Amino acid sequence: MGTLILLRHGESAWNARHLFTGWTDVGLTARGEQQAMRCGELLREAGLVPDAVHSSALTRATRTADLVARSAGVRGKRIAAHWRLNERHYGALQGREKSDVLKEFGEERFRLWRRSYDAAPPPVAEGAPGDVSDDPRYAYAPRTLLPRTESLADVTARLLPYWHEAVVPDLRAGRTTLVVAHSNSLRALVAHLDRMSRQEVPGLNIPTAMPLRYDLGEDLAPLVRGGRYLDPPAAAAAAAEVAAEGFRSSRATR
Ligand SMILES: O=C(O)[C@H](O)COP(=O)(O)O
Repeated sequence: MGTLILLRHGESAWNARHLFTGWTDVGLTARGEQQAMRCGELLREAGLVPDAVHSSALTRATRTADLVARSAGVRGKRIAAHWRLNERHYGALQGREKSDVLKEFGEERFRLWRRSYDAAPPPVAEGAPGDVSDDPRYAYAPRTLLPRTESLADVTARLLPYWHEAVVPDLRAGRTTLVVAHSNSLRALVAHLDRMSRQEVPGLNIPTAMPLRYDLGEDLAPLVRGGRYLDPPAAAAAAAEVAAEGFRSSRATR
């Protein structure tokens, strides 16, 4: 089995402003680009230069994948980009500041929408900004599957076919396989790999730009539950910051 590396993209323009992003296609900040380059160096130093690279279809992930591949020294490999690895569609929350949503709807609802397994935020209306069903970038996806909001359970259901059909074959072929995705598409994958209970899922936070290594058995069960971050103290600090989003206003901190 090849080694699996999971990576959330570098800081995006909307991460920096603490806005719910979802399928909104924003770019990386200069800091996010540097973080991506540093991830490539970390992978090279750890002897984990990817043989295969999979990314979501969103620019912040494809750009991260490209920068990581270049700085790790990956040569001539195509980056496979697919909508099934996209961030959770955050419905009507997309574009709103996290602390404003917390204030308006209260802590219980905010936590449910953000971190529970089953709850989905209110959907965007048909034809409203955020409805991607007529977006030519997703013309290859079945129209009925394109979401207007999603729970983590919904993300899991649309992500797993890609995992089994595209990523697992690379791992079974012995390839070091990098998957560049998002806070919630990676939460869905980690929760699946680690066979997390519903009670464990809300406590799972994935920091930006911290490579997470998984070595899997033939049955695809992790040899170490939770995987191993290449830089564990930095990853723990960054995950705590992600968990606190919304509870600290971006205007106060930046
Ligand atoms: O889409 C977003 O808003 C962020 O990428 C991730 O959000 P979350 O960590 O608040 O779920």
